[in-house]
Amino acid sequence: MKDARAPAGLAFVKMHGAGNDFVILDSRGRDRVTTPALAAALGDRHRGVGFDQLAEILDAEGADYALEFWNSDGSRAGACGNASRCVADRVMQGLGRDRVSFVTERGTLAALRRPDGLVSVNMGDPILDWQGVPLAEGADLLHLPIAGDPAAVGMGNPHCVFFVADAEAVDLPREGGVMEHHPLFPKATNVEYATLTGPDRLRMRVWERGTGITLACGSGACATAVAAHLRGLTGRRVTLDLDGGTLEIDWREDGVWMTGPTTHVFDGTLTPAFLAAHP
Ligand SMILES: N[C@H](CCC[C@H](N)C(=O)O)C(=O)O
Repeated sequence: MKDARAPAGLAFVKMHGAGNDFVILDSRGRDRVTTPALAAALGDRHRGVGFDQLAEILDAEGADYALEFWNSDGSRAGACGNASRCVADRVMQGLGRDRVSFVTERGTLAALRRPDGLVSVNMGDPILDWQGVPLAEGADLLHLPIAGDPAAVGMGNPHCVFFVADAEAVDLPREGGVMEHHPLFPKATNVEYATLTGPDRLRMRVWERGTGITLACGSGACATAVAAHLRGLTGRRVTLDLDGGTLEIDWREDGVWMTGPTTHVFDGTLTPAFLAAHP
């Protein structure tokens, strides 16, 4: 395999999906390059490039490619819906197709470009058992024994969803940071605050595990829509207004589909010196 950390530097792509921003490394045909040190340095908006998640594209058998996700603190994320949409957009363009399949920790997922140009990804079935989320102990997932009566939903990563009267009024930096590390979530959790604003429409703000406040979170939007439906607040098709844009969720027989915009921001190259400093 080719050594991607060779003297010429390392190419990357910066994209965002509804304001959820990503650095994408395309490692098809070569060895994996991401390490926790590289992810954390690259994720730093002053020392590195800055991102909510780093997504690395790898070769896969039986699918078009595989995807691995990292948070800006250097930790791994099992799922990232918006990065999945951004990468699919890029790969579909390269292949001249409007549909791709890719492998994540959740298994093989599908993405497609709709006629209106928006990119959809099937995030798979929601995880609705406490071991799967995971929680530290058995509990009613729709009504966790936590002040504020949140719900827990797994989408390949854990989510804790609060339905509140006014999501704008939530002290997100304080509340999100505390909830991320609530002892009921042994692997910590992403945290969503949602308010019903119309029929099948929600306003959502998010605190991401390993990253903090972001402008959007695709898996969080899926988890929130699933919890809203299971609580009888909405149907299975929900529109969510996030800080960085609008996402459409459709919980179908074959999984939770998430649709929204994708934007290519720039292409760049990491210098050999930067790579050498973060082995
Ligand atoms: N932004 C992502 C989710 C990141 C989740 C990550 N923070 C974790 O540790 O699970 C999304 O669009 O689904």
